[in-house]
Amino acid sequence: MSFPPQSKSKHVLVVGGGEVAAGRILHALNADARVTVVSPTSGLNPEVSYRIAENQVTHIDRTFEPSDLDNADMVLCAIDDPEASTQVWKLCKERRIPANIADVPPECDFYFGSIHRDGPLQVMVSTNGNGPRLAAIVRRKIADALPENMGAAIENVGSLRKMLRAVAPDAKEGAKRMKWMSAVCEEWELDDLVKMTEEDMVALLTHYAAGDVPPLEQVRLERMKINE
Ligand SMILES: C[C@@]1(CC(=O)O)C2=NC(=C\c3[nH]c(c(CCC(=O)O)c3CC(=O)O)Cc3[nH]c(c(CC(=O)O)c3CCC(=O)O)/C=C3\N/C(=C\2)[C@@H](CCC(=O)O)[C@]3(C)CC(=O)O)/[C@H]1CCC(=O)O
Ligand SMILES: NC(=O)c1ccc[n+]([C@@H]2O[C@H](COP(=O)([O-])OP(=O)(O)OC[C@H]3O[C@@H](n4cnc5c(N)ncnc54)[C@H](O)[C@@H]3O)[C@@H](O)[C@H]2O)c1
Repeated sequence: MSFPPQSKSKHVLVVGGGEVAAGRILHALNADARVTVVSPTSGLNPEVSYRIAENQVTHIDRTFEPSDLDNADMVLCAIDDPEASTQVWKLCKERRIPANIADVPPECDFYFGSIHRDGPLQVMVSTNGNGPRLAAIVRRKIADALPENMGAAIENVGSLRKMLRAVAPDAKEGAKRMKWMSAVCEEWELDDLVKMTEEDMVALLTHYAAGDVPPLEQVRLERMKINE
């Protein structure tokens, strides 16, 4: 699940190719959407031009036309022309396509938030329209407070959880699996979760049956003994 909501494999139409569109495109690509940008080449921001050159998005080199909405699952409009953007909004409503017209709250089915991403970690800050600049400030404070490599730690936990479900697939063991996995996350330092290798995971999983969670150093000592 990513932001914008439910955009995996969906077709997102971005109207405009300026600085704000560049941010919208990044969020849509991060959410695994297929993205089409309609905007004259003359007005493209360098980041948008780069994504077009790299074939990350499809480009239509002209101003918006109603037919651009054919096959669009979601529309993100960021143009410097209020009348044209209101027209985009009205057409989207006629066709029941969810839309965000940047900076025009009455013409938004959903708002963007200020987003911090680190690998699989996603933190979205919303002020519900009250102060977007403050949303960015709060986002930066949260990001600064997070340990470095938080995303890497989360990726490792994801791998461990997958391996645990392979080792103990029984649906009846759900409560035990959850309790043990929570204990690993609570009892280990984040740093250890980052450092955890696949071999460490295999060794740690041998403790699952008994339900204990030894510290990483102990897991490594046990591994060395087995390898001797
Ligand atoms: C969070 C962020 C996400 C993004 O866009 O990606 C975002 N705006 C950002 C920046 C920003 N926007 C504006 C400024 C100038 C300073 C200021 O006004 O504060 C700055 C600051 C800057 O540029 O640094 C101007 C502005 N924005 C809106 C209005 C209209 C109004 O309020 O009525 C006006 C006034 C226009 C005018 O005065 O004419 C409206 C919206 N902007 C939203 C999102 C939605 C509410 C989200 C929320 O409150 O949580 C909402 C409702 C609709 C939407 O656009 O989705 C992104 C920060 C990204 C980041 O850096 O992390
Ligand atoms: N929510 C936010 O974060 C935020 C922040 C700043 C500005 N804005 C608003 O977003 C809008 C865009 O800002 P920007 O800085 O990206 O502007 P910009 O001038 O950099 O870009 C505008 C883009 O729209 C294109 N364009 C204009 N008319 C078009 C049309 N009819 N069809 C297709 N493309 C068209 C231009 O070619 C250009 O690529 C403005 O309305 C601005 O007020 C929003």
